[in-house]
Amino acid sequence: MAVSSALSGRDYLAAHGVQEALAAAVSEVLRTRPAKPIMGICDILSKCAGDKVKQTTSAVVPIVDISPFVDEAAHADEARRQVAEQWDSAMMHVGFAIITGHGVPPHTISALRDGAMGFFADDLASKNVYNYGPYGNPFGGFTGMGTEAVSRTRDKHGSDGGADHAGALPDLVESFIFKPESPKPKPAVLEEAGAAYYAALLRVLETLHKLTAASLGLPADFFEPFYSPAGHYSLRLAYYPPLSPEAQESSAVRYGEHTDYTGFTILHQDEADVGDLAAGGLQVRLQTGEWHAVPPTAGAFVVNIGDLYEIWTNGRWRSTVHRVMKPPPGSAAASAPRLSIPFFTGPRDEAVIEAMPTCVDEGHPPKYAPVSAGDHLLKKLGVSNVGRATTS
Ligand SMILES: O=C(O)CCC(=O)C(=O)O
Ligand SMILES: [Fe+2]
Repeated sequence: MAVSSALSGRDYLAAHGVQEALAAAVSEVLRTRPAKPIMGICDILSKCAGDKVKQTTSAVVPIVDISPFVDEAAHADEARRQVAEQWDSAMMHVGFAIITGHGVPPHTISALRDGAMGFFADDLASKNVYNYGPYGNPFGGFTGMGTEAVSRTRDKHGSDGGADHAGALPDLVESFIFKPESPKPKPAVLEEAGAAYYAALLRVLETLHKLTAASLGLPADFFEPFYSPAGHYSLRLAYYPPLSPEAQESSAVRYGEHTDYTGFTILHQDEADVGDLAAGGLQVRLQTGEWHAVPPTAGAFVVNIGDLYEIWTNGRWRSTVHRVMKPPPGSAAASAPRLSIPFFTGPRDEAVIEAMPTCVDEGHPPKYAPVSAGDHLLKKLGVSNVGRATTS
């Protein structure tokens, strides 16, 4: 069967003649799996909600060593089974995980970080040479402060019922979207390091897809038709300048509360903030409604899912609301820049996303209408852009 047309997961499985047997077997496993995950996250979260027991943040955002899926020959099936179970639990209860054992060499990360810091240190006019349109335009490039107000994209995703942020102030962030395939010029300091990082992160994504297929009882190649010949990828360099007194006083935040729009986001936080939970400012909204820091962790990436995974998993996994707050006034971090690098990985635009067969049964009918991946992304980008020109 050709996979060039929009092909749903259900069609794909049907085409391979395994849908019914697989769906029955796996939904039985999912239904009978103990509600309490092996890492005890439920316990931690309910304590946070109830008697306000202080927990270390790293226990709330699970750390998952994905090396059994990176180097399969060096690990037993049992190791993969355990990781798959941790992954399902993390995505189900938090929607975020901190991954180690990913195999990306430190110099691939530091080379891009160094190049990006060099680029953003330049004056606005020089950066605007690389402005190719609003945030989300197909060429990528630079967009300055005042371009995006991401919390305006809040909708029903994120399982808190949504919140109205229609009048939110623009975010205190500048961005460069690195697209290797873009015909537009890129800053020399980013070109080589960006291409190497992008290629390395695509390998991490491949691993996450294998891990996810194992977690959800899907065939190992389940995601292939959705990401072939290429998914919709965006490598974003997010630069938060030191806070001016006005920015510190205003109600604007570094990046407003939102859910991500598509598939996995693989994020590298600023390692200058390691060890100081308030400095980085990235926070997730837990199921209890409390906000919790996502601790910057040396050598690790933060992975979270976007809205399309919530639809795909029929609400089993959470497209978790998160935000980037300002560091406390007067702190060293408030007068320092922060650079984070999210890599957004969605299915190709034409793909239609609907509940996976393994996440649907009589007790769990589909909760969401099927969506076109590209339409969903465009809708979100349209609301997020506040339209202030950054070229002048
Ligand atoms: O800068 C960060 O740590 C997170 C940014 C973010 O949530 C995003 O770009 O979607
Ligand atoms: Fe995000």
